[in-house]
Amino acid sequence: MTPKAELLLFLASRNLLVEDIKHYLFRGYFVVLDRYVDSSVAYQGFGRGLGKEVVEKLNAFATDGLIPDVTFYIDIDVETALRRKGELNRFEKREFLERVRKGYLLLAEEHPERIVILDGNRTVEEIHRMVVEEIERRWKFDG
Ligand SMILES: Nc1ncnc2c1ncn2[C@@H]1O[C@H](COP(=O)(O)OP(=O)(O)O)[C@@H](O)[C@H]1O
Ligand SMILES: Cc1cn([C@H]2C[C@H](O)[C@@H](COP(=O)(O)OP(=O)(O)O)O2)c(=O)[nH]c1=O
Repeated sequence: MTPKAELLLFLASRNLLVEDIKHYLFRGYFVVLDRYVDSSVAYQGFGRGLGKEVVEKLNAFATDGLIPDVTFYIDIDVETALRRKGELNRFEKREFLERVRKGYLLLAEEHPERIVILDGNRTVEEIHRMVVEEIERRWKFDG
């Protein structure tokens, strides 16, 4: 596998997924995703060193520019993340993850209105509450 092939495979997969996402958005659904364009910038752009700009351009091509209203980035130091994970996959090498984390943090700094950073040292319950509060702050629900 090369970094470019890896990026293109993630983007091909995302391009197919975006068709489904649009289908639901047009019908008024809220769509929740676990990972989207920011992961490609962080992992392939920063982690694999392909560069932020080229990944952002190809992301836009693959998604027709569809961007989430809000993105939650749960931040944790690499040491703690590796300890929690136990078994690791090909993306989970220490130095690589340090670059990935820097990428996410830079994106969050660049898009403070869209990307909400949550502290992954808090408990699952606390993080859940923060996500709910942020969503309620942004959208008014009837029921
Ligand atoms: N806030 C948290 N506090 C403690 N442990 C957590 C927290 N969030 C996740 N974990 C644990 O960390 C591990 C990896 O979390 P997960 O959300 O599955 O990460 P990923 O989606 O990156 O694989 C799991 O064992 C999970 O139970
Ligand atoms: C979406 C995406 C994921 N990844 C990586 C991050 C993950 O380590 C791996 C699998 O992602 P994922 O299937 O979301 O699994 P998990 O959240 O359980 O780790 O793929 C990229 O490198 N680029 C991408 O664009």
